[in-house]
Parts: sequence; C-alpha cells; structure tokens
Amino acid sequence: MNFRLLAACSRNWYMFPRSFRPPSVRNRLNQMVSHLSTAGISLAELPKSNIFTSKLPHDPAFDTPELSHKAPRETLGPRMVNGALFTYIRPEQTAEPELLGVSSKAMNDLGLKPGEEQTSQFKALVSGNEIWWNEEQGGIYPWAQCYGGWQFGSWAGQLGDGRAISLFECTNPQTNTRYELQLKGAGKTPYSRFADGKAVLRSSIREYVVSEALSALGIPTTRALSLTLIPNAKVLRERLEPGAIVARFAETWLRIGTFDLLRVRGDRELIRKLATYVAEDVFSGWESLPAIVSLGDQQSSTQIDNPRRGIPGDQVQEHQDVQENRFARLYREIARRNAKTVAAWQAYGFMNGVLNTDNTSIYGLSLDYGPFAFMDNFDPHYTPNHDDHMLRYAYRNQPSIIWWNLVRLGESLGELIGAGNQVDEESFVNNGVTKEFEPELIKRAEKVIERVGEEFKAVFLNEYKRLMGQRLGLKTQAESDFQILFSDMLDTLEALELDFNHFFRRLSGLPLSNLETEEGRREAASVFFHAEGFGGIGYTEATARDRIAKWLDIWRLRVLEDWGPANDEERQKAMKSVNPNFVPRGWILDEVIERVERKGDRDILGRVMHMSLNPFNDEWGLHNEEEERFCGDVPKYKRAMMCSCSS
Ligand SMILES: Nc1ncnc2c1ncn2[C@@H]1O[C@H](COP(=O)(O)OP(=O)(O)OP(=O)(O)O)[C@@H](O)[C@H]1O
Repeated sequence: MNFRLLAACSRNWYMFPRSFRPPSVRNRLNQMVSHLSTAGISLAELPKSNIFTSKLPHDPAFDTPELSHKAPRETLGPRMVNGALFTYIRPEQTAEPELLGVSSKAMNDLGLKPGEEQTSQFKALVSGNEIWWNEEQGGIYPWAQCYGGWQFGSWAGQLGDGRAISLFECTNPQTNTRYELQLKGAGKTPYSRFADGKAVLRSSIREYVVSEALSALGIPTTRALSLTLIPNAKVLRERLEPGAIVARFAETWLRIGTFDLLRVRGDRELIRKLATYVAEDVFSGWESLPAIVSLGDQQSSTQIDNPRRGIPGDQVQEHQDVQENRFARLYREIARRNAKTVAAWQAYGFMNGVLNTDNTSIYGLSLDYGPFAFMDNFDPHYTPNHDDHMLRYAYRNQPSIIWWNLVRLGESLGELIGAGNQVDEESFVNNGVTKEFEPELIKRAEKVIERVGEEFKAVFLNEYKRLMGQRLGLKTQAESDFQILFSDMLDTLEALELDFNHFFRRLSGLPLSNLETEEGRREAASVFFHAEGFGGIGYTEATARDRIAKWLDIWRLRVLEDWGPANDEERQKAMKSVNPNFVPRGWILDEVIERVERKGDRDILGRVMHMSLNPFNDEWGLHNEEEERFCGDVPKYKRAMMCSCSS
C-alpha cells in the first residue's frame, strides 16, 4: 500500500470536517495546588524501567548500550536513522553545574522525598554527569528519540531529540504513574542536524517555570523537575549565552511527528508496532480506549465526556455501517485528549506559539516550551511567536491547528483504521493492502477520521464551556451562556483592550451586592481597567463603563440563579480557586531571566516558581512588593510581548 496514495486519493483529509471552522471573533463557537503530601522515597529507591527501549527498535548503528558507550561522541553526530525509534546515547559531561531550582510539585509527583534534591546523586543526574548504567552492572542506558514533523504546514523530514536525552522511566509507587525522565540541553545526538545540542539559560528558565505553572492550573503538560546552569557552556545564539539543562518528565514524549516520519518512510510495520506500544504501554491497554459517542442534539455533555470503554482489543464495532477497530479507538483517544488540552489553553489564554506536529503530544500534553505566552489583553489574533507572520499559531487558530495535526495522525494510522475487521488478517498484516481492498479501506478511514473530527469539536466545546463556566462562577450550564455570557464578555475585553486573566480574578472578588444598581455596576467596571484606563477606538469612559456594566448585570443574574443571594462568599471562594492571581507572563519571565542571568539573583527564581505552583493564592508572603507588581497591571509597554524561536 502506498501511503502517499491515501492522501492523494482523498484531498479532504487535508481539510477540516465540513462543519468545523476555525474560531472567529464574532462567533465564539469557533474559539493552590493540592500537593498530596507523601513521604516520598530516594532517587535510588525510585522504581525504574526502560519499557520504551526494550519494546521498540533501536538505531541499528549501535545495537547495544556498550557499543554506543565505547564510541567516541563525535561518531554519534547527526545522520539519518531508519527503521528505528531511538538511538542509545549518553549526555555530555558538564563542568561545574549549578542547580538553580527544583520544583517541589514535580518532586512530589515523581514520588521523591523532600531533601533528595540536595544529594550529590540527584545533582549529578540532572546535570547529565551521571547515568543509571555502568559497564559492570548494566542498568538503563539513555536514549534519544527519532521523530519527524510538519512545521508551519510543510514537511520538515527527520527531526528527533536533537538536544534531549532520556535517562529512564520511573514509576511513582504511590500513584503508579510512570514517567520518562529526560534532560534537555544535554548535548548532541544523531538528531541534532546542524545545531549544537545545547539549550540556553533564557529558554530553559521559561520552560522550567511555565510547564510547572500549567500543571498547577490543571492543564495537561510535560513537566520540569529541575533547572541546572552550565556556566562554562557558552552557547551561541543571537549572542553568546550561558547554557542550561532542564530535567523534565512526561508520561510519554511521543509526538504526532513520531508517526509522521514512519508514514513518510512507508514503514507500515513500525507504525503498527508503535500504535500497539502506545495503546498497551502508554495508555492502559486496548480495553481502556473509547468507543464512538453519538453527537446528536440530544446528547448531554456528560455523555460526550464519558464514552463507553472496556471493549476488548480484538472487537470491531459497527456504527452506522462503519466498522471501527481498535486502532480507530486509539485515534479517538488521542484526539479527545488533545481536544481537552487545547480547550484549556483557550480558557486560560495560553498559546504554545509553535504547534507543529513534532510539538503535538500523543498523550495530549502541552509540549515544547518555545515562544509560548499567556495572553495579556484579550486579542484572538495574537501570537507570541515573532516568526509566525501568517498567524498560523495565533490564539484563535489553536483548536483548528491541533485538528490539522490530528488529521496528519489519521493519515499515518489510515491503513490500520481503514482495515476494519481485516486488520489482523495474515495477508493484510504481511502483504499490505490489495488493489481491490484499497477503495473500501480509504473510504472507511476517511469516515472514521471525519467522525473523530466531529467528536474532537464536541469534546473541545464541551471542555471549553465547562472551564469558562467555572471561571465565571457558574455551577450549571445554560444553552444561552455561550452567546450571552462568554461571547459578549470576550468581545468587550477585545473592544476595550482589557486583560484576559485579570478580568476573571477581579470578577471573582466583586461582591454581588455591589452590582445591584446600575450605578454600582458602572462604578465596579473600572476594576477591570488598566492603570491608564482602557484602550480601543471609539469609547469614552462613560460608554466603556456602560458596556461593562451591562454585561455585569447579565452575569449577576446568572450567578444568582446558581448560587442564590446568600452564598456570595462561597461563590467568590470557588471562583478564586479556578482563576489564578498569578500567571508567569512574558514580561515577568524576562525580568526573572535578566536577574538570574545578569545580576546573579537566584532567589527570584524560587519565588516565581512558588507563585506558579500556587497560582490561586491571594498572597505568598515571600516578597510583598514583588508579588503585588507581578499580580498587578501589566506595564503598558510590556504587554503582548513576542519572542523568537531561537533557544
Ligand atoms: N540547539 C539544538 N541542538 C540540536 N537540536 C536542536 C536544537 N534546537 C532545536 N533542535 C531540534 O530541532 C527540532 C525542533 O526544535 P524545537 O525547538 O521545536 O524542539 P526542542 O525545544 O528542542 O525540543 P522539545 O520539542 O522536545 O521541547 C527538534 O528536533 C529539536 O531537537
């Protein structure tokens, strides 16, 4: 079966399902961390594994860890790697590393005990100077993954972990969650192409803080355990900069780009193997995957959110004359997860900045912290990526782009999805698709992708409405909320150039009793203004106040419906528990970078991480002036900053 043929035969695979349109401004349809306190264990006691490297094929150039270990590092440099999903490779040694920060939440989630970060073993591991393997006793040898990707809509070829090296998988014995721990900035790999395998301190600080901030907001993401400065590594970007290593972890680092590369190379055997690995070893087995949900008008959000699971892997389901086998259910799971994550980005005003397929996780994690940002003033056209002139990855396009990426995944899985009940037949497995079977297979695969697209849209909207409702203090959902509350609010924020996240937090603390009269609402409106007032064209202070006051009245009545008149304190508390007082915005990260890098100030990093991990606090009691500044109005000339991809 020629994989390219699939795409050529079916142009609509490159488009959204007909009814799915990008979000627009007019039509919004289209748009304290609970630390489980565990005792924890030491790094040595942490259960470790290498399921990824033991089940999936390695780079044939280095059959064993020993071969890779003995090879001079220069021989492990950039090249094409075929028929494999990883290469054994160790991190480069670093001189005089300095551990700058550790996330307490990450320690806890990994199952490590507090204080473990002070041990020399921990410091050596997260700086790349020690690995969990030696020639005498063996252990787990590090590896770099091979993947490809579509970047800005064009095929980019083989990419792979050019500067990330995984050390091992580890399982938190309390939660049973398994993570793959890796170092970013740990040196060259066969996937480094023309680059140096390093990461600069600037981008490492950004990833370290913001991946943990997203996690604290409840948004699925890859995580950061620690940040290590490598003072002697002078890394050349726009200028010479200090290098750094982020020790990071995730349930999986597999990306849509991992499948893309196999498809482009026509490696159907490996696609099947990888898909099986994902279902059995990344998710909780084939039975855990979701069946189709009906999407008629009668479908409740609860039904959409709770598809039937528990279907045996070898069972093929028939729905409206279309067979769905286990690979279709796998595709659905990946799409549903990504739908929820992108909904959370939209609800919290987060932009990834570079949503290429190599940055789209098959686990639905926020992945790749490059030119990302939290929204300042609400502007659906905003992208933090300085190089994205077409606004491909702007806020308003994120849901559609994630779907575009998922269609690429559908193409990679197309043969397996389209095979229906023939997927395990010997001749299909060994010889591929016959000419006679091809039209049927393509038609079925297209149908499944189209349906999953409809479900993606439904899950996305469901989650977006849930989160927005929660942010607005609603306990129930009403049909009219979307247009009357959400859309009008967003239009108002955009028209008056007001801050997105501040809006929700300030709304949380507004007593409903202050909003009973027209005068009270007009008075309250200015709580959303910037220090200099508001922006936008054609508004006077009186008309700006009128517009906000009108919305506040609708909101007040809706909140009263849900909470009644006597529970306003509870309502405020509930809203504050979902609307962060602090988000690490671009200007704050710039200040942290400046102070850590140029002024040798280490403490600010710890304080900002603490605020990021506890974003809903009213205060943190660490540095009052700084906290007030970081949670206050964004200085006018520092709003909607942009950054380049160089990192
Ligand atoms: N300094 C570098 N040295 C080697 N490879 C690099 C470097 N910077 C980026 N790459 C590689 O270029 C590709 C795209 O880079 P991108 O910035 O999206 O990824 P990244 O931030 O390095 O990694 P990740 O997506 O895992 O966070 C990846 O394959 C990445 O490994």
